[in-house]
Amino acid sequence: MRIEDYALIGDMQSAALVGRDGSIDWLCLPRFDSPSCFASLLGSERNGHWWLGPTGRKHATRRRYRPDTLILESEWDTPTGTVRVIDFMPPRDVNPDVVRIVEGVSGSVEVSTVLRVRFDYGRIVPWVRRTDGHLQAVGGPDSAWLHSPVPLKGGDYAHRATFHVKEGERLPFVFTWHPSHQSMPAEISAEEQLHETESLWTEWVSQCSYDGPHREAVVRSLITLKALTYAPTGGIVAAATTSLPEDLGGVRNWDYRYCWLRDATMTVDALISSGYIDEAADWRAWLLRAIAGRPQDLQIMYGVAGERRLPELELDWLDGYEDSRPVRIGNGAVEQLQLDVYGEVMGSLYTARTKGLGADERAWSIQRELLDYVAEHWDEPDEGLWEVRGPRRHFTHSKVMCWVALDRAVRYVEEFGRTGPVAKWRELRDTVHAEICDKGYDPVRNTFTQSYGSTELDASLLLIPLVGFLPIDDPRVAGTVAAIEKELLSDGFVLRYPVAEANDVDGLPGAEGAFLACSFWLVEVMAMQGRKKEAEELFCRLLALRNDLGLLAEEYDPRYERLVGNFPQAFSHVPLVHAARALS
Ligand SMILES: OC[C@H]1O[C@H](O[C@H]2O[C@H](CO)[C@@H](O)[C@H](O)[C@H]2O)[C@H](O)[C@@H](O)[C@@H]1O
Repeated sequence: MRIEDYALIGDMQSAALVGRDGSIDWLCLPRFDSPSCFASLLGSERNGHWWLGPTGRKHATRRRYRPDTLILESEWDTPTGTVRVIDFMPPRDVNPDVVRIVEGVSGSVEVSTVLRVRFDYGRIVPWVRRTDGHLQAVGGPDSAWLHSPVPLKGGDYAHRATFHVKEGERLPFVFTWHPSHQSMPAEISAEEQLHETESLWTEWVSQCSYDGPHREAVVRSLITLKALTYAPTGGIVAAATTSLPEDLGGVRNWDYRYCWLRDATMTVDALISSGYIDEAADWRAWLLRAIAGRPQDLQIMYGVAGERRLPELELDWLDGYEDSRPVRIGNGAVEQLQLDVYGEVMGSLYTARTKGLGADERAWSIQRELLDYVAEHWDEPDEGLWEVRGPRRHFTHSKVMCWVALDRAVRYVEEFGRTGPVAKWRELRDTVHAEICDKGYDPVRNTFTQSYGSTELDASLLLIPLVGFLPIDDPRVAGTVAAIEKELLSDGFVLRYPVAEANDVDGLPGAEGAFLACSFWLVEVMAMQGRKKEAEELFCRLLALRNDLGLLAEEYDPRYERLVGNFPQAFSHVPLVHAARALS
C-alpha cells in the first residue's frame, strides 16, 4: 500500500491509518506515542491489522470524508451490490474506541473481516478469548475488546468472520482499548457516537474564519492539524506515524509522534490565522508546563504531556515500510541545540497576542528567560531546523530566528506595554542582523547561504522575507529566491538542501524527496513578489500531490512520483494554509 493510500481517523489523543483496502494498518493506544495494537504499516500483517471489506479484498471504489469531518466512508461496488464502511474514532470519554459501521448501500454483498491484534509494536501476540459473543485480547498492560455483530472464529493467530450485508442494513463493530488490569469497559452505541463525532467536527469547522480561495483544501488541512493535537494537554504532534521513510528503502526513518516546539508553534500559527484561538491558549498552557524550569534545560521537543526523555530505539523485529529499516521509536534529536525554536516560540506567542489571546504573566516571565538564553547563546553553532546529524554549524536560518526572537520581544514591549530590557534587545537585534548580512550572505553569488562561510543553499532561507528579516524587494532576498529556484528545484518542487551533497549536509546516507513545506514557502514568496500566476500554478501542483482525501506526507519524491515520510504531516499542512491565504 502506498503512503497516499491511507486515510487518517483519530480522536485527538491518537490516530489510526486506514488503507484503501479497508485495513487498519497503524494504531497506537492510548496515546499517539503509545506502543501500537496494529503495526502492519511497518512490517507485515503478522504485526497486527484489522481488515474489513468485501470478500476478496480489493481497493475501495471510492472514499471520502463526510463533509467537514474526520469520518471516513469507503465504498466498494461489487457484482452483487454496493457496500460502505464508515470508520471513525469518537471523542473520548474514558477509553479509546475505533468504530466501523458496515452499511449495505444496494443489493447484497459478502463482507469479511480479519482481526490480528498485536500489542507492543507488533511483538506481543495476545491471549484472546470470547466472552458473551465479544472478543477480548490481553497482552501485558494492554487489553482490547471487539464488540461485533457477527461471531469471529479464531485460527492461525487471527480472528475472522464472513457475513452478508443487504441494502439498508447497518452492522456496527466497536474496538475498545483499556488497561488490562481494569474490568471490561461499558459498550458504546456506535450510532450515537457517529452522531456526536459528526457534530463535534462540523461545529469545529463552522468556527473557521477563512473564506478565501482553495477553502476546501484549507479546511481539510485544519482538520488534519486539529487531529494531531493531543486534547488532554494541548500538545501537538508532528505526525501520526513513526518511520515512514524519507528515502524508500533507506535509513531516514524517524519517530514524529512528539511535540516539537517548531512544528507545534507553526501549527498554532495556522490555526490562529483561521480563527482558532482556544487551541493557541491550550498550547501556551502546554508550553509553560513543558518548558518550566531552567531556560538552559529547554528541549526542542517533548512528549505530548511534556515528557523529556524520548530515547531513540530501533525495533529490529519490524521489517520497516517497504524494507526501510530501521524502524525507530523515540527521537535522538531531542538532545540537539536548535536555536531557531526560540524565534518560533516568541513569534507564535506574539502572533497569538495580536490575534486576541489574553495576557499571561507567567508566559511573559518565561519569555524573558528565553530571551536571556538567546542573548547568551545566539552566536553558537547548532544543529538547525533540519536537525542535521552531522557537526554543528552556524546555520543562517537559526540566526535569523534568533533575530525574530529579539524582534518580537521588542514588539511585545512596544505594542503590549510589557517591561524588559528593551534597549538591550534592540541593540542585540541589530547586531544579529548585521552579522547575518555579513557572514550568512555571499555577495559574489548574491544569495544568503545555508551556514556562515558555506556556498550551499537552503530552502529555509525563503523564510527571510516571510518573518520580516528583510523586505521582499531587497536585492539580496531577490537573489536568494532566484538562486533557490535555479538550484534547489526537483521536478519544480523545492528540496530543503542539495540532495547530491546529502551526506555532507545532514550526516545521513541516501537521498530524499522534495520537502513539501519548502515548496509552499516558495508559493508565499512568489505571491509577495507579485508573481501571482506562478504562485497559483505551483500551489495547484502542490495540491495535486495530496491524496484523494486531501492529506500530505512530509515529502514528495519525484523519482518515484510518490509521497514519502511520515503521514499526515503537520509541517506540510501548515504552510498549505498560509500559502492559500497569501494567494487570496
Ligand atoms: O533530517 C534528519 C532529521 O529528520 C527529522 O527531522 C525532521 O522532522 C522534524 C519533525 O517534523 C522537523 O521539525 C525537522 O525540521 C525535520 O528535519 C528527525 O526528527 C530527526 O531526528 C532527524 O535528525
